[in-house]
Amino acid sequence: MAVPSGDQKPESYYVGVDVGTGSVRAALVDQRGTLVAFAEQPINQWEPQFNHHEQSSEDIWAACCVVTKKVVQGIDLNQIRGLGFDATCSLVVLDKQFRPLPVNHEGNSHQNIIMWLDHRAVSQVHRINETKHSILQYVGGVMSVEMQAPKLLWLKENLRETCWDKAGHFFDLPDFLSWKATGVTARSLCSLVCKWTYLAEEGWDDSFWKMVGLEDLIADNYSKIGNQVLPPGASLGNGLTPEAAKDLGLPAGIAVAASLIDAHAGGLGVIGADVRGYGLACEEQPVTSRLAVICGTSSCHMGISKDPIFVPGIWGPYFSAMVPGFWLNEGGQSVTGKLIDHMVQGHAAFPELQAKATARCQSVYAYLNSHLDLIKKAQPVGFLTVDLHVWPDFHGNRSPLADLTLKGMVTGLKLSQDLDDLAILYLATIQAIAFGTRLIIEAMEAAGHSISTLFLCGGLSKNPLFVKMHADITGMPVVLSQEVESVLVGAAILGACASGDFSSVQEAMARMSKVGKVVFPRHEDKRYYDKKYQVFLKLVEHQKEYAAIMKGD
Ligand SMILES: Nc1ncnc2c1ncn2[C@@H]1O[C@H](COP(=O)(O)OP(=O)(O)O)[C@@H](O)[C@H]1O
Ligand SMILES: O=C(CO)[C@H](O)[C@H](O)COP(=O)(O)O
Repeated sequence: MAVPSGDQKPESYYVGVDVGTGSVRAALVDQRGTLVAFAEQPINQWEPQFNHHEQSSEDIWAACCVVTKKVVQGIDLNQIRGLGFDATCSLVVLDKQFRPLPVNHEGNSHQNIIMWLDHRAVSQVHRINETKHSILQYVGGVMSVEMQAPKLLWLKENLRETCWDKAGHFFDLPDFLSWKATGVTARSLCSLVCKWTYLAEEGWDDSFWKMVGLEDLIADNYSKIGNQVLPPGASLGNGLTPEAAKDLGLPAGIAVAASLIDAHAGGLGVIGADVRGYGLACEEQPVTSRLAVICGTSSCHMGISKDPIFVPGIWGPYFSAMVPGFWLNEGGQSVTGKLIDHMVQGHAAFPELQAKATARCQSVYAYLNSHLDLIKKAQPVGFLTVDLHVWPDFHGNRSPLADLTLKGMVTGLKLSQDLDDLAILYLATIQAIAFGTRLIIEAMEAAGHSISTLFLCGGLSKNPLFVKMHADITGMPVVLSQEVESVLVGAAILGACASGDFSSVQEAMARMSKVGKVVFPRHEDKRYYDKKYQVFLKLVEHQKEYAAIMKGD
């Protein structure tokens, strides 16, 4: 663990805990937003059937305890002022005594989380969308199978006795963590607005739950899904309980914040940075010209506006769900990091790649990037895919097409299976993800957003090729934060707000998020990428044509 040196030791620290899809991370962060300690612990995932993805809330809490204990080692605990959590928007199910309930036919209650990327509730979401309820305008016009209402309906229709009838509490994972830390069942406005159809100003809409067949949730003033709602960063109850304090290795009573979904924490961690001196157009523009792109297992595209903007196929507008007082639109790609890993690991040359990367003590991504540099010769690296094109929706399209039936496509395959072939397929996959971002930005701009700069964070932002392709393909500069783990800075910002050390989320954002590096697009390559984008759009057009042909007589 690194502890700051010198005389200017900051007096206050905040702990941020980030529960991603693949691992739990914690950081000890000072008032200037610098990470002074970091720890990571992988978490289990189960796929009992295709498209069913489950986790365990006990496992996740145990991992939170391991990493938090690690980051506070050697620190005077009295200097820790606040704790903030963010997590994926997965559905946690507990009984009336707060014990885990199984979300599977096998009755395994350890597996009590339906993960965000679970697509079991296809028939349920189809029926919810057929209602055309007015609430759907706040999720881009079409509810996603990844949201909570279809998953709740699936549980009611499929696990009535073993789960639904026994359930006492349905939590979004970020809210489960803040409950576990404080005993307070209040939900964050972020999770309820973004994934549960709650409206910041009007609250729950009874008519929606009745229309979709989940009227039982209205009982007791929505006590099973949340009837006390707090803004992210608000201080919860009496802070950390003695029991949770012992688990986490922190002092009892420190402030614990109402949480955020992970992408939203990433947004807070990057979007408010002072950009003066980098030659960026957004320096002279309002904060609404910035798009935060949080790229991990999935990518989430977070754009804010002063007035609500309704963008077909893009989630939101959600009021105050990320930056207080601003509306949020959230575009997304359900699998990005997961897709790159799927393509790389599934290739025949993967064992060779692994062996060569290990021999050089490099990650497979760093090895592939340097391999591409070798084979590109004098041309720009992106030109290696002139005849290889990928459509990236291997897990359906979240935005802006909002079509979960779409599949992945690759065109331009050859009879080779060597390392060159793998490296070029990896490049084409990264480019396809960047073209997906371009499509999302175009949809947001057509509806009224005006975006000039991307702020990238998450695991994929550690990949220079991924960052470069996003700059070249969107034609926009990409800002990377000083702290690579910006999602954790966002979680720490929550803890800092709950501690009362900052008067607002905006003030904490401005003080704690910092620019590290800016990657500008290579405008010389624009014509090439415009042509590849034309092909990209044709791919999905053709996929729809194939489906129509196969449906016909
Ligand atoms: N050092 C790295 N270089 C390149 N890509 C990386 C690196 N580390 C992680 N990744 C990519 O980031 C993805 C995971 O990002 P992460 O933010 O950790 O995910 P999550 O929050 O969903 O658990 C992986 O799927 C991988 O593709
Ligand atoms: O739906 C989301 C945010 O609204 C995220 O995609 C989901 O939470 C998973 O995040 P990650 O890819 O960082 O694990």
